[in-house]
Amino acid sequence: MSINFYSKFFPLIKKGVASVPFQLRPLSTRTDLFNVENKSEEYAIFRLNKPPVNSLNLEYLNLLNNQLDEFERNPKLKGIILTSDVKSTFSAGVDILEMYKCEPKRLEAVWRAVQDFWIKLYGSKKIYIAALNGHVLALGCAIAMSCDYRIMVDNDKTKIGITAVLLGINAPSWVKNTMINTIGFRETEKSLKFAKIYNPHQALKLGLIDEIVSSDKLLSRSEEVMKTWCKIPTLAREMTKESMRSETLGKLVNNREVDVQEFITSTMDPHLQDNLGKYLASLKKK
Ligand SMILES: CCCCC/C=C\CCCC/C=C/C(=O)SCCNC(=O)CCNC(=O)[C@H](O)C(C)(C)COP(=O)(O)OP(=O)(O)OC[C@H]1O[C@@H](n2cnc3c(N)ncnc32)[C@H](O)[C@@H]1OP(=O)(O)O
Repeated sequence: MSINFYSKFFPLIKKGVASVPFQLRPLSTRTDLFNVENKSEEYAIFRLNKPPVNSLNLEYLNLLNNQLDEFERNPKLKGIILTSDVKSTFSAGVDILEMYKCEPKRLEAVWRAVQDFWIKLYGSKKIYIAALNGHVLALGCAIAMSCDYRIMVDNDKTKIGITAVLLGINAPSWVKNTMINTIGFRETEKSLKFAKIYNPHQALKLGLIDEIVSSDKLLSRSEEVMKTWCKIPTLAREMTKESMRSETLGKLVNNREVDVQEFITSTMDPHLQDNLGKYLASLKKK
């Protein structure tokens, strides 16, 4: 069985790796919008930092996609802890302003960047631990589910889930599949059909997250788990991850154009645009 999982799905990236010799990265990378801290040669902490809610617009998605490529190019790096520096929110998903009164060309670029992000994250052979410091909504929830393990803060007010259906959106099949692979078919059906939002204890019971810890222990516990997992034989871990995920991944990789067209058509629908306008206004009114 091939273990070159990432390269299989990203031939251009493979080409890049082949033509650009690996260079040692600086100890940490800081931009205004995220922060990467290399804790050791083996793992890093990747903190999103786009207040107020780490919403994902095109420019941010492109930036994050480049960083995922950067991680992938580092052969010594085994794992990444994905978290947020924004108080009380991990991610509120796609920036709704990208979807409301949008130009089709821009919307297409946004959706391709969303697809890229999911493919890179779900298809990565590295270990990804989501350290969920706050709300985890919509695409934010799909991102968390695409990690290998989820640890969430013990705060009853913190929400996790996908409420697309309330706005008239049928979640894309790769989001559904990611959720099915996390909590099973029946719970996914209920969750998406009835726009369920969970607090951490409900999410734990469902298997949507794996652990709850107090906020002061979120990173230390995530690092503890990461260190344990870094000791697992790398090749076998990577091969296992590939064999568990390749079927789901392939369904989007081989179907990207249809997924793009479905997203554009449904988002441009006047009824959905109307709903989005009202939803945005309700968020602003709070
Ligand atoms: C449009 C919904 C589609 C759902 C589709 C779901 C699944 C399909 C998956 C694939 C497609 C993915 C699409 C998406 O991800 S669309 C994004 C959907 N996200 C949400 O519905 C979350 C909305 N936000 C909230 O519920 C709350 O903001 C919160 C995250 C719980 C945080 O609450 P709080 O701390 O009280 O902050 P505020 O609500 O006051 O928000 C602060 C400001 O941020 C603006 N905001 C919030 N979320 C977004 C967003 N996603 N995009 C753009 N802007 C956002 C909010 O309006 C406030 O702005 P203001 O400071 O100017 O008033």
